[in-house]
Amino acid sequence: MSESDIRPEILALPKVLLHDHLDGGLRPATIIELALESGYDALPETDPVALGRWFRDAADSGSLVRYLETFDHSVAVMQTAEQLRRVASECAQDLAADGVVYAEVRYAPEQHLAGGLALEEVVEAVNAGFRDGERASGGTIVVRALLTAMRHAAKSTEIARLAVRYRDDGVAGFDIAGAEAGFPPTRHLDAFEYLQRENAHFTIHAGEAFGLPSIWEAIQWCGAERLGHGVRIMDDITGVGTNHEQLGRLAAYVRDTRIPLEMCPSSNLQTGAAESIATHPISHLKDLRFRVTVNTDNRLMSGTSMSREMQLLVDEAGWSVDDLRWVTINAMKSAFLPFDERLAIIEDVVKPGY
Ligand SMILES: O=c1[nH]cnc2c1ncn2[C@H]1C[C@H](O)[C@@H](CO)O1
Ligand SMILES: [Zn+2]
Repeated sequence: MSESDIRPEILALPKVLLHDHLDGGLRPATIIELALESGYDALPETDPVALGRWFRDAADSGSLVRYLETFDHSVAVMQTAEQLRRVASECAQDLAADGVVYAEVRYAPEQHLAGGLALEEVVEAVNAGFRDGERASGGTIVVRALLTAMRHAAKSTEIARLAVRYRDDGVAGFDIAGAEAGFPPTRHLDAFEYLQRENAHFTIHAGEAFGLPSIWEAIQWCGAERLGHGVRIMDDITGVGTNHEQLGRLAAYVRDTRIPLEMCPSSNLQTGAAESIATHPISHLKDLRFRVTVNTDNRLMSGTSMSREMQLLVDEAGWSVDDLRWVTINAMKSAFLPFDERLAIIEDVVKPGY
């Protein structure tokens, strides 16, 4: 399904997006322009349509590690303040045009230092871009940043400190991302303990390319408030589709304590974490009333948008507009924004739009 096949009634719905990577959502034409300007000559294609197709195909490998290799090209053209500001502004504008009213967009500041920027300069450039994009969209969207630390690297405490430093200036929280197998969340326990002492918010990519131990560590050792993906929580549910379906202790804990699952259906098909939209665990977890949310993950690598993810769930998994409303309110309830601001968006923007 391409962007032109999105039905206007789905496009018009107000949407809330909690899991979207800044470096996974660039416009192909922008990558090409920035590469030309900066002398980056390793792009696999020089035509925007062909480049967009290249990202989708290359990310379609069935392996998270190979999927992540495609980010080399987007990160390469996000190394100056001007590049970061432009990419962030376009991100906010593209989300607003898709009907997104609130978004938390994440990126790893440590990956944007090759041009000589300091970590603070990276954050300030991205923040400036988000503010530009909000203004250019006529104030229809609110964007907050999540600062990601790469799980294979050793900068998580530094990045956690950066997230706290900018908590009142556009940064809503912290995350860890990158290859999951071999890099358990407890590797970054110092960062998570620091954030907890600071009353700061964080989510953890867990239960995507690795199973229950990763989810368990993220929640019970590290204190994650939300789970990035979390699809593999299905491994802790037995007898699915029978009269004897039963939640294990961890799955029950996740549901009982309303831990939000930032689910990304199309991305999971590409990395092999799920087989099809029709059978994606998101629908079953929704029926079991886990706190499910719908997200894009990487719009460029998946050739997707919030509207497209929603339409796929309607067309291929039998979702209703009421289901879309429910996950949208779930997402807004789970945002790392102050309670009164969350409530105002739910009451004044989301509910009137459904
Ligand atoms: O789905 C993902 N799982 C783990 N890591 C991811 C995923 N999507 C993007 N990333 C990584 C690659 C990016 O460079 C980094 C920061 O956005 O986060
Ligand atoms: Zn992600």
